[in-house]
Amino acid sequence: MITETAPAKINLTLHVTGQRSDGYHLLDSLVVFADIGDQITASPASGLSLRVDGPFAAGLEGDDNLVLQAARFLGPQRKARITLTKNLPVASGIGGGSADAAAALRALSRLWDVPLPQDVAALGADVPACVHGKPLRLQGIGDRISPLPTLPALDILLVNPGVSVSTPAIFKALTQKAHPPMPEVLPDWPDAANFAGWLARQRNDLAAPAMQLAPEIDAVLHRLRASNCLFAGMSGSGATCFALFLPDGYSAKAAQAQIAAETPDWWAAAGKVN
Ligand SMILES: C[C@@](CO)(OP(=O)(O)O)[C@H](O)COP(=O)(O)OP(=O)(O)OC[C@H]1O[C@@H](n2ccc(N)nc2=O)[C@H](O)[C@@H]1O
Ligand SMILES: Nc1ncnc2c1ncn2[C@@H]1O[C@H](COP(=O)(O)OP(=O)(O)O)[C@@H](O)[C@H]1O
Repeated sequence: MITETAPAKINLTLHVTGQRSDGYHLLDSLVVFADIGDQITASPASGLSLRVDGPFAAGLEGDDNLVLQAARFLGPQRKARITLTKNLPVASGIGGGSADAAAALRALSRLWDVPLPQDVAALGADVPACVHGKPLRLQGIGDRISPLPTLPALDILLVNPGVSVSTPAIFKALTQKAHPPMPEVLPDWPDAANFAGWLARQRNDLAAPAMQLAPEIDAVLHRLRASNCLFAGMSGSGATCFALFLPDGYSAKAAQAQIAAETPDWWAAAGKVN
């Protein structure tokens, strides 16, 4: 049996710089991954099947699950028994489905001994980034990936107010489509505090429309900013927000425990930035 993790994707910045004639938006985003995620297992079988368990499994066992789409994309007609343990909230701006698709591609390429395809964008705009799986700058509609040098070490806390947010609805609600990109050459951040200070001068252009559709996001950001984090923002199209902490292995977990006690309806998970 082969096991692969599907780490949460976090957009530390998300600049929407334009819109193509097919409606897809041009992005400029700094993306990292966390050691918080879903898990995929794959083993030999006489058919192709998917079982989903875990806290956010509800409603995901359909044929349109991105894991099954990835399996058919990699090996039409091939067979495997796949399980997905769904720990990440669904439709929450941390690319859970895309991360699952990327983990399924990795697991099945090992099981079936076939190479990973070069171009996986047909599975979703975030899938190329999730296949890369390390800090990156994402441009185009998500298809242009530039690896980033090692970032300062950071701990991270992810918090979702229990509201699912539709990515297409947020893009649709975005009124101004052309915002400035990040600087062409990104700085060489010497430490976590300097990196956090730089992030505070960047943007997530989807935050305003997301907050209009899901006002709970504002409460999450306020709560995170009241912790001793270095920086807090919203990931992707929301509603999950992140807070970055010094990598002491303690502060992010302490904030998570406090938030879980105060607002048990919110999902909160602490870990490291990978
Ligand atoms: C916004 C981002 C930022 O990383 O993340 P999430 O909030 O989904 O996590 C991604 O671009 C989401 O990627 P992904 O969720 O794979 O998107 P897709 O399934 O390909 O597209 C869903 C819908 O989002 C819109 N879309 C997506 C990507 C893009 N560059 N422009 C768009 O306009 C389109 O309306 C599209 O039909
Ligand atoms: N394995 C999967 N995990 C989560 N969502 C999935 C999966 N497969 C298909 N989906 C569908 O994809 C949509 C987007 O989910 P998700 O990838 O979690 O969003 P986001 O990228 O905003 O975090 C959901 O509405 C869900 O129905």
